[in-house]
Amino acid sequence: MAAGAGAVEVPDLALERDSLEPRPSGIPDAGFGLFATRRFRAGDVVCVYRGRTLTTSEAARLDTAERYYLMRLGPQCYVDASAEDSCLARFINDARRAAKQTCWFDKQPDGAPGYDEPVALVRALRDIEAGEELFAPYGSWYWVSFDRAKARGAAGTEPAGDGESKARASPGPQA
Ligand SMILES: C[S@@+](CC[C@H](N)C(=O)[O-])C[C@H]1O[C@@H](n2cnc3c(N)ncnc32)[C@H](O)[C@@H]1O
Repeated sequence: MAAGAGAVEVPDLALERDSLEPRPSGIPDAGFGLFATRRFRAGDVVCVYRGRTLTTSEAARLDTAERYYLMRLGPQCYVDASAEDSCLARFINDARRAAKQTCWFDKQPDGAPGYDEPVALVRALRDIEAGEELFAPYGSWYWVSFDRAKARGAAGTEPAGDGESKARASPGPQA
């Protein structure tokens, strides 16, 4: 992290709310996105992706619609932010072009400062100005599943395979 005097390594919820705002994304048809309301520096922890922790088999049992905010942190470790209304990180979209990404998910399956449970720290890839929309790569698994489901016009039609691969083929940030 680019630390300065008084810099906060991992922001608490109040600081997240003071620094970020969900509003309609600049990507057409992408729903909401997350926007910076202050400047961040490269390496800063912008916010924290957190929620209910699930194993692979628990994640695989979710319906596709329930996987919207599901993120894989590692083997046997998923985080579902769908019921975590205070989790602003879940509004981050994927620009799908490396040059347009502003952040990355720094996955911490063993927890992070201030968090005993698995989380992903959203870190700034570069300096981010107030007003910019945040984007982070979800990983190729996500988009393979997303594009297949879109082409079929149906949700929840991924082949089961083993539990791990079924859960990985879910429409949540996989990275
Ligand atoms: C984790 S949510 C991100 C927040 C979401 N936009 C919302 O309104 O809650 C993931 C969903 O955002 C949308 N999304 C993210 N990046 C996108 C992109 N580049 N193009 C289109 N939709 C995108 C897709 O609907 C995806 O399933």
